[in-house]
Amino acid sequence: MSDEKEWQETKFQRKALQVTDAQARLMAQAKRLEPQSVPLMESCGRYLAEDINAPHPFPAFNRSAMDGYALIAADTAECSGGSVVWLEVIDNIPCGAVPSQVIGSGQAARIMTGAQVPEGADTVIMLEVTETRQTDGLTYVGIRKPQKSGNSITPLGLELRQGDDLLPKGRLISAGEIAVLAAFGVHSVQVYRRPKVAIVATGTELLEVHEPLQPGKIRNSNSPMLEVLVREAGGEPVMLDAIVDDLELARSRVQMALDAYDLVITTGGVSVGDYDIMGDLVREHSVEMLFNKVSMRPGSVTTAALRGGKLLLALSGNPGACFVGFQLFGGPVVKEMQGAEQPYLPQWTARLGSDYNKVNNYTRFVRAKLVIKDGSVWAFPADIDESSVTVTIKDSDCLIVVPPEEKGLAAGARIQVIKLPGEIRG
Ligand SMILES: Nc1nc2c(c(=O)[nH]1)N[C@H]1C(S)=C(S)[C@@H](COP(=O)(O)OP(=O)(O)OC[C@H]3O[C@@H](n4cnc5c(N)ncnc54)[C@H](O)[C@@H]3O)O[C@H]1N2
Ligand code: MOO
Ligand SMILES: [Mg+2]
Repeated sequence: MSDEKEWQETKFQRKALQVTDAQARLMAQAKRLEPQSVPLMESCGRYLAEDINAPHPFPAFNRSAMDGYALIAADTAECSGGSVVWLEVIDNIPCGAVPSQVIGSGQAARIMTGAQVPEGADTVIMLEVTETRQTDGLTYVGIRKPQKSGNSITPLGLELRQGDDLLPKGRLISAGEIAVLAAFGVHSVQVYRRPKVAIVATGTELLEVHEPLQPGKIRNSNSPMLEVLVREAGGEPVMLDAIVDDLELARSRVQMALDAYDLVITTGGVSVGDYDIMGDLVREHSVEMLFNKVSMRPGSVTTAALRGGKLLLALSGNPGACFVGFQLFGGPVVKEMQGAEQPYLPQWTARLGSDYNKVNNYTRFVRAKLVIKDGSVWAFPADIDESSVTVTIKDSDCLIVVPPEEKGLAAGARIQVIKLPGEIRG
């Protein structure tokens, strides 16, 4: 067989991998980037690069939960049936102060919420149920009911003991993580570097966003969409100019981008057409192709390759397929490079909102709206979810996973959905 003929045949004979196999093949090559130290507030939205253990107990001292008096519970055993026990107030402890006295029997300290409970005291009584009197220049607090030991005291180490696990490596940092890091004085946080992700659109038909429409041309909407998706996944998008369908140009642009950046994502030209240059490029010897067909719809043409240890993810040009391809492959890779605990999107069980009758040999990922109704999560498939459709991407909260063996699904069926990032539109 001539080289040209063989080349043409391999173009059409593609082996479709199952989605999970293709994901595994890609993720195995996703290198975690190096850790870097950032100031606390810059760590938000990043992934932790170290396990963090509590450097001290929390709280670090026995803490009053009320404004009141710290005393010894046993001293109040006598008060019942209206009799009042009077205790001498020997200290006044505002928040931030260190108690100066040890509480002995018959004594109490006035104490505020958040202040350190003095030694000797084992309970705090709230101000509202006490009375005070002055006698011979001394202050006494009167108590009418027996108190229980431990009341209104948050003991040292209640939340965490010194050395307890606080945050695991790979945890996405958001408000709660920031709060504990701040509480433990971690002002400089080790996180993984964000990958620089070059985005290249291919297509002679592409106009820039600001350009007026011209016959036969379309505006490049995939690049801006990918820019947002990369940022949402924690990467730093690097927007390169779109290129026309020219194999040499694509080769040099992709090589430059792979040399300069951590990951390259392209869109368009991955099918078998005459101008599908990315499909041709990944079959060249200069790159190691990982896969060029996946058993999914949309996005069956999703392609990945490796060159010099760097990954190239070539997504379809069809906007729906580009979007789904990114959610199943691009997002997870970008997160994996940042050391994410959970690089994949979460999968939920839901009920199907309306009948879905399309059948296919491939698993379908159907754009859908989520609605919470009667305590259940319902997913309503988009009216048009073809690979080439752009407008329903904006209305989608999830992707319904329709396995290939399904012969159509009736409204109410239990289904699996992949929750897309962001809020549910409602
Ligand atoms: N003979 C076959 N033809 C096709 C097959 C096949 O198996 N055999 N697969 C079809 C499937 S499935 C898909 S999906 C598409 C994939 O196409 P490509 O990834 O090669 O993308 P293009 O051909 O470049 O463009 C497809 C479509 O998308 C528009 N496009 C491209 N880039 C952008 C962009 N940046 N922003 C917005 N829209 C874009 C482009 O104009 C085309 O309309 O192939 C099928 N064909
Ligand atoms: O690859 Mo196409 O997106 O399957 O529809
Ligand atoms: Mg094409």
